[in-house]
Amino acid sequence: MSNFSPEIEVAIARQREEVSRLHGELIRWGLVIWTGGNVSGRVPGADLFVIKPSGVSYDDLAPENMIVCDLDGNVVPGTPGSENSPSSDTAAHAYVYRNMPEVGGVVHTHSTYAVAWAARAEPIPCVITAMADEFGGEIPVGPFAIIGDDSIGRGIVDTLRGHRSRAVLMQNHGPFTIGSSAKDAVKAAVMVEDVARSVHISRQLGDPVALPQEAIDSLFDRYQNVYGQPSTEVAVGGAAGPRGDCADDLRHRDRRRRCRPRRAPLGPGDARHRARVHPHQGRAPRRRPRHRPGLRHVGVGEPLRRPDVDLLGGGHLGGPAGRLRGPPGRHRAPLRCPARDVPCDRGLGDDARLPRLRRGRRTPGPLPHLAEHHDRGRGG
Ligand SMILES: O=C(CO)[C@@H](O)[C@@H](O)COP(=O)(O)O
Repeated sequence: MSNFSPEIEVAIARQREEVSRLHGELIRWGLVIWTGGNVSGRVPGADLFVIKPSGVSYDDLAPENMIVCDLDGNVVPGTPGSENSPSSDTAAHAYVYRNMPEVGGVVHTHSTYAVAWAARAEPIPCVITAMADEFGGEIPVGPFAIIGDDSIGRGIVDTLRGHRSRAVLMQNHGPFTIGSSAKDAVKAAVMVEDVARSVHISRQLGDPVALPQEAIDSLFDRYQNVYGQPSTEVAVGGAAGPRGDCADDLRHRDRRRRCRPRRAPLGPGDARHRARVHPHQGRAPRRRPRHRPGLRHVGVGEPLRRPDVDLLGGGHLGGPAGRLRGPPGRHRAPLRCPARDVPCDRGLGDDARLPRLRRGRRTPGPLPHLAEHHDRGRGG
């Protein structure tokens, strides 16, 4: 039985919930297949992190089977889930946590386009503003490293230390990302796949044009420090430091976001409210998506791809992959797309991960799976 203080027990329980939930985000955004990929989160206030069990179906992941490890990557005996083997990338995650104290989360995926760039050992050039925003420049390549010891972790740290990017393409393998929290690292994993795809497609059409460095700097600064809503989340990680390498950026970014005063909600006397109130209705107009006959409304961030697929007939995620050792008979319901609570069927191509919007009818406001992102500004 572990003997942590009540505060640490609470912090561990929170990380179990968060890390377990975030694995569902890898499925939702189409970043992993079968049991590939992994997410971990540092336990604030303790030399511990939480990571998934190795080779287990995403359908079966749950807070109680996440695994608590120390920063050497050893499983803490007597903790729930400790009867199972931790992710095969545990040593890499542990190495990052030991050597980059401001990192609160680490993610690894085999997302298609990022892996294609990793196979060529070619950095993704910064040719779109989304890269400048999120990564502050190119996405670097780390060395080829065989799993099983500190070499992957060392490659991640040696590449990202002193680099703005929160993502590294480990040669011949795939992306690893870091963040101020596990959620921030998952966001970096989502965005690295998105920009890898965009730049790849651009290269099929011609020669992409590089962004000027001063534009990259200004875009990165704006996005890291102004974009989104003031965050009230307490940042995981060390004290604030000057801008510079990724570690400092992680700290700096969270400090700036944390210190920004929250804007008071709109009220009748507020100029912003007046600007938004419709003259005839006395209240802010409902923003409805503009539908053109014959065109499907595409949600923010949703790829313009093949016609939507109907998820209702979809199958289920995962499959007879590794099974957890533990109390018999325990099986979680298959993962469901949060927006419409339908089975997410991986076999239906990229669009399968996003539910079809009913033509002409949608609850107002951003798509449910994006609302949480908007509410919190940038992933925190
Ligand atoms: O890429 C690797 C190892 O580096 C895969 O095995 C990884 O995606 C999934 O492994 P785990 O299930 O986390 O042990």
